[in-house]
Order: sequence, then C-alpha cells, then structure tokens
Amino acid sequence: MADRVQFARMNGLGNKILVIDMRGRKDRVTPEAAIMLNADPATRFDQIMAIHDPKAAGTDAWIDIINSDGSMAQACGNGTRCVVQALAAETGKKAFLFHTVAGLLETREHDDGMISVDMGIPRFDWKDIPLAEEFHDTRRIELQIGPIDDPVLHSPSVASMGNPHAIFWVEDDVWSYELERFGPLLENHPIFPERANISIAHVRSRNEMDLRTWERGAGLTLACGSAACAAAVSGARTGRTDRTVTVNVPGGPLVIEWRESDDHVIMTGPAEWEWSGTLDPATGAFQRDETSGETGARAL
Ligand SMILES: N[C@H](CCC[C@H](N)C(=O)O)C(=O)O
Repeated sequence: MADRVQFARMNGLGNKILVIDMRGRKDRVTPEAAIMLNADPATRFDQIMAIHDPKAAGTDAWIDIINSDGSMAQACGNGTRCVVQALAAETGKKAFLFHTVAGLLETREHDDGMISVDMGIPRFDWKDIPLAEEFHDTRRIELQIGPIDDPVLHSPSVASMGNPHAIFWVEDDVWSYELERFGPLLENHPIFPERANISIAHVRSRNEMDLRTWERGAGLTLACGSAACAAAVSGARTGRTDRTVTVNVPGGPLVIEWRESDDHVIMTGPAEWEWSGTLDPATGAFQRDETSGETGARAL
C-alpha cells in the first residue's frame, strides 16, 4: 500500500495511545481505520492522537483526538504527553504549542524526561460541563446510582477540562467499586447531554488521592489525564485537597498543580514509546517496523 503514514504505539501511564503522523496531508484518520485498529489487540487503543499541520501561526501542530469508539474527544492529557515525547525526539525541541478543538495546549519536556501539559482553565458552570439541568453549585450535584435509599455512588463534583468529567468521592478503596458496571450507566445518564468521563476518587491526604476512571467513548483505562486534572481541581474546590496533588491512577502517579497565579491546571507525568510502524489512515491496515525492541523516547 503506497499511501501510508508513520505511527507509534505509545502509552501515558498505561493509557493506550496511537500517535499518527498526518502532517503534510489533507485527509484525516477515518472512523473505519479507528475501528479496524481498535479491533486488533496489537493496536487496540484508548485514544488516537493524529498530528496535523498547524492551522495558526505560532503553533506547532493541530491535533485530532479520537476515542476508541470513533468519537472525537476535546482533551487527552496522557496522549498529549506522548505527542510531546515523539516530537521532542524528532526535533530536539523541548516546548511545543498545540492546537485542538478545545484551544491551545502549552507543553514542555523536562530534563528528567517528565512532560508537563498546561491543560488550561477548568470550567464549572453547569452549561459548560454541559449538564442538562441547571445546578448552581457543581461541587456537588444531585446524581446517584444504586438503591434509592442506599446509593452506591452519589453527589459527584463535575468539571470541564474541555471535556466533561464527574468525580464521585468515596471513603473506601476505589477498587471496591464495580466501575465497569456503573461507568456505562453514568457515562450515558441524561444529565450529561454530551456524555461524561466518570471517576471514583479517594482522598488520602491534602496532597494525594487515588482515582479510577471510566472514560467516555473508551471505557476503563489505566490512566486518564484530564480526569486527574478534573479530580484535583474538584478536590481543591470542595476543600478536600490543596492545589497541588499527586493523583494515583491505576497506571501510576500524575502530579497536578492548579496554578494560583492564573488558574491554569498543569499536569506532569511520563510517556513511553512501545513500537512504531506505518499505516493506511483510510483503512487502518498497518505494518510494524522491525525494531531492536528497546524502549524509551523515539521519533515516530
Ligand atoms: N485519556 C484521556 C482522556 C480522553 C477523554 C475522552 N475519553 C473523552 O473525553 O471523550 C486523558 O488522558 O485525558
């Protein structure tokens, strides 16, 4: 097949990401290709990050974010770190400004390999989440699941990081909840007209929490960067945590700082290259490159 592009299979704390290089092309990764790639265990993914030519002066690239069900997402913190690592390995640059449907994303790779993404200013107005009904206080909305007089999960905080998030606070272990059962029901609850990413959070201290997420359009994942940001700001808003928090997601820790000076949320964590190959963005047919099997930072 002649019409192939480079791609890399990467992960951000276990969040399965395909970074696809669409620069210099006018077409987009088709829903058919996404479905084919997700159907193959080798390329099964949580999000595709498709890098396109920049659309505005001063930006390094336009990025399309595609969930594994083929829907588009407005934010993907873990995937953004993967793109930074791949482009830093390609260009030697350390800082990039990306453009997505949700706006601009400022990013930086640090000397120790950790990557920070400025995830922007969170929004809390019910219309911005969006919610289907008016709620004045989005720190705690009326929503519950389970028996009416003894709900399993209830009263989440909601926030938008560009994409919609609901955070259910629990006193006990986040692993004691059947998120695979409740996640799909809550994701598609009529209160969320654009669906929502659903998380369970347990606060360990003012600077640490555990978090599991059922992702809109992708299901259970090992990590969700935007959910970690939504949980951190909701923790601070509800008085549970300080503005800098380590969020332990199943894949490992992310450090989230809700910056005092400008209310931007800065997420810092790792990214990991697994292997590279070429694929046809129309059909999803792919071929893996012969590699030495080493891991670490790599250009696409
Ligand atoms: N894994 C991503 C989030 C994907 C968001 C997506 N599931 C949606 O909002 O539809 C992250 O690291 O932020």
